[in-house]
Amino acid sequence: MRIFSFLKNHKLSFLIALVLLFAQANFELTLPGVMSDIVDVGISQGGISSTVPDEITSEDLESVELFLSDAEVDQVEPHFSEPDADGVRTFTGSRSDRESLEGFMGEAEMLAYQFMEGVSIDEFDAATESSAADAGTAQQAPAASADPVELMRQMFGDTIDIADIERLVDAGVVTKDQLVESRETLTRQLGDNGDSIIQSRAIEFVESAYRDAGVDLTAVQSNYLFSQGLTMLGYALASAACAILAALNASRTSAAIGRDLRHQLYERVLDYSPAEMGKFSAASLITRATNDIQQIQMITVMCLRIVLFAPCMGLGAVVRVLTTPTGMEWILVVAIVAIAIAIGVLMGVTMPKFRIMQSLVDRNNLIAREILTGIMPIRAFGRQKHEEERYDEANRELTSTYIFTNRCMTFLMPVMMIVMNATTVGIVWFGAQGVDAGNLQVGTLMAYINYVMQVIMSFMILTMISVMLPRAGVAADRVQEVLDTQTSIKNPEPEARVTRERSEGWKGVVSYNDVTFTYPDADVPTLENISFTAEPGKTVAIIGSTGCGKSTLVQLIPRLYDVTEGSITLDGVDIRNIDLAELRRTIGYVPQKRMLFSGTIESNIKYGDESMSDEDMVQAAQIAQATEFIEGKPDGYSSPISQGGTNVSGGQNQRLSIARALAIHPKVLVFDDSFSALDYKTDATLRAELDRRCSDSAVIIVAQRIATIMHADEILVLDDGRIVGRGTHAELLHSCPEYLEIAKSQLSESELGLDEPARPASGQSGDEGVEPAAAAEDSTEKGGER
Ligand SMILES: Nc1ncnc2c1ncn2[C@@H]1O[C@H](COP(=O)(O)OP(=O)(O)OP(=O)(O)O)[C@@H](O)[C@H]1O
Repeated sequence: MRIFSFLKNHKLSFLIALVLLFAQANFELTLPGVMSDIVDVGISQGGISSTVPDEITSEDLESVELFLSDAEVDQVEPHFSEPDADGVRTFTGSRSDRESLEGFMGEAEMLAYQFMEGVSIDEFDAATESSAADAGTAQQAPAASADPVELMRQMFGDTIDIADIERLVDAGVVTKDQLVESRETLTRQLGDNGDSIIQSRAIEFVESAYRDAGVDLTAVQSNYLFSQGLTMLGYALASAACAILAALNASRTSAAIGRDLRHQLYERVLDYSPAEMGKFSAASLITRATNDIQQIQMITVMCLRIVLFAPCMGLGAVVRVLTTPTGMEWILVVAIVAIAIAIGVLMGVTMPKFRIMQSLVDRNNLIAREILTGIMPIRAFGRQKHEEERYDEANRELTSTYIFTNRCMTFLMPVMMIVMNATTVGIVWFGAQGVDAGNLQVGTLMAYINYVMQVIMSFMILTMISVMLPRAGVAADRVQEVLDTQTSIKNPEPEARVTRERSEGWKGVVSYNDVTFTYPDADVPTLENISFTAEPGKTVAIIGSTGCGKSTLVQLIPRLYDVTEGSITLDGVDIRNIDLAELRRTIGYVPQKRMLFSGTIESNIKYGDESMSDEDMVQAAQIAQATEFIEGKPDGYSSPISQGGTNVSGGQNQRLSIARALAIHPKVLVFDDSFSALDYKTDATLRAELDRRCSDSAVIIVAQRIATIMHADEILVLDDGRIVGRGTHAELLHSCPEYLEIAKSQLSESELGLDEPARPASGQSGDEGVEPAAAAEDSTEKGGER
């Protein structure tokens, strides 16, 4: 999966998560080791963990020293105190001293213990002889003249114990060197399994030595169990602390990623021009900002908890499995191969269905949205049954796919359990043979099972996640796509930017210079060769049939789109060189689509400048003819406005939108079909007020109603993106057939002054004189229709 840009600011959180999860895995993996010690040492060895006893009687220590070389004795002696009144000596060395003594003392203790229990004379003879032979030295017993075995038999009977050995050494029958040799020979003969046998025999010696020294063995065991219990508790708490911190880090990071993403997404989308909005669609942007970001948050939590934890745990467990020499590593390999096959088969069957599922969910959403948004026409045309069936079909298909994949996935858990249980049985089966042979202890076996289970679990989690991650990555891709999409309307570079707002200010002369415009995804231009000028104090009106490009034309002024050819200037400066925010503050644009925001009437009128005075707000409302209905409301300007302005009428909504544009005192006022919902009287009064109070602004009005624009200083007639007529109302009636047609469709000939005998308009060419006659014909037709 590629690295998404929104993750870049959170590298530290990922590092912290890795450290915490690594520590947690280590603590958790230490627990089976401690448990193994509790079983092997705490229970089997009565809590005696070292072959170097803490307390020992001088007598027992001497017995051990019988089997130590002089050099070894010199090493041991300084670490034990002088005997106390009871003849007990205490170990005074450090932990490292203890470790250096443990090896050879254990061997000596094993022999001492053996002799304490009694060894047959023949066995003893064989051991001492073979050790002498091993060492290549001839037996040099002083009693060589007699058969020493017979002599010993006469002296000690059939068995010989440790006291007899002491006597033999004192008598010079056996030398100390021989005893040391026999110890080394025995150790060699025990071979690979020797360590655990020596350890267990030596521990038995230490136990009996403790008994002799009057040490409370129950206390030794409980102390050991208590200290190991505490250690276990410590590790468990440390692991829990790491888990809590990792969870905290994960939730904080995912929440921060979600917050940052929503912020970045909204910031980017607010900059988008209608072209980018059109590319994504508002519905898709909302899904990306909500559902997709939520998915990313979930994935982040999963990554910071499970995805990073599983490898730490798995690798740690593998290391421990490999460092525990049991010879059963092959069981782990077989288990992993079995799981890989099971997951592979399952994924092979379900993955195609998962992919289909995504498109089925999309289809389901699409149909649901279409039905919900089109509920009125569906009812009007009585198509409920048809739509119900259409949705049912999509829903059924999605449901059956869900059921199929879920049924397949239900096999996963039982298969996993079978593999894991079979693995446990295998380890116990083969491990029991090791325990029986004395080269494996029960606790170690238990810990081993635990490690193998951890490896299997980690492998399983990683496999499942590697299947889930690519699917979840789709959401991240969708969000990243929005972040990567730059707006096509760019603010000019600072060095090229023209700013006049704070100096002499803008006058408001807008000029279109041979403007041609083509929508980004269109093949033919929507506007062609448009040229006109709107001056302060003057009104330019634009009229034309539906879809001829009127809205497109005025949207170019606040740079919702940029011209394809030609230029638009404000006071002679190309608007592409004016700071975007400054340009838009200079223009009061009332869009065709009315849009109020949730809040109050006041917050909506003051939308362009929250700090504006109440007088300015009231004045804007007065010009927009909105005061009557605002003051009629109990709360006046504080009356609530619901989202989209659905709690006010279309006309009231339009008046508030106009007041919002007027309130910022713009130098250019653009009304895109903004008077359509006003009655004729209000329309006329509003325009009269505009003329009176906004005399220093250039006004551009797009309208469908002749009555709205007939008093404009210049009227542009648009047809199929071209200006086909321009002039005043009176001029156009005679010069522009398109205008005449529109006018006659709305007003009677008498209202248009066309029922008077044809009179050529002043300054018009001869053929224009034909127009009124044609108009009269049209009018008759219209009358006939009525
Ligand atoms: N985003 C767009 N992408 C491509 N073509 C568009 C887009 N918006 C509008 N058009 C097309 O441009 C043409 C002019 O649209 P415009 O909205 O400017 O017409 P109009 O004269 O304002 O119409 P009306 O009076 O119905 O509002 C139409 O043919 C329309 O299909």
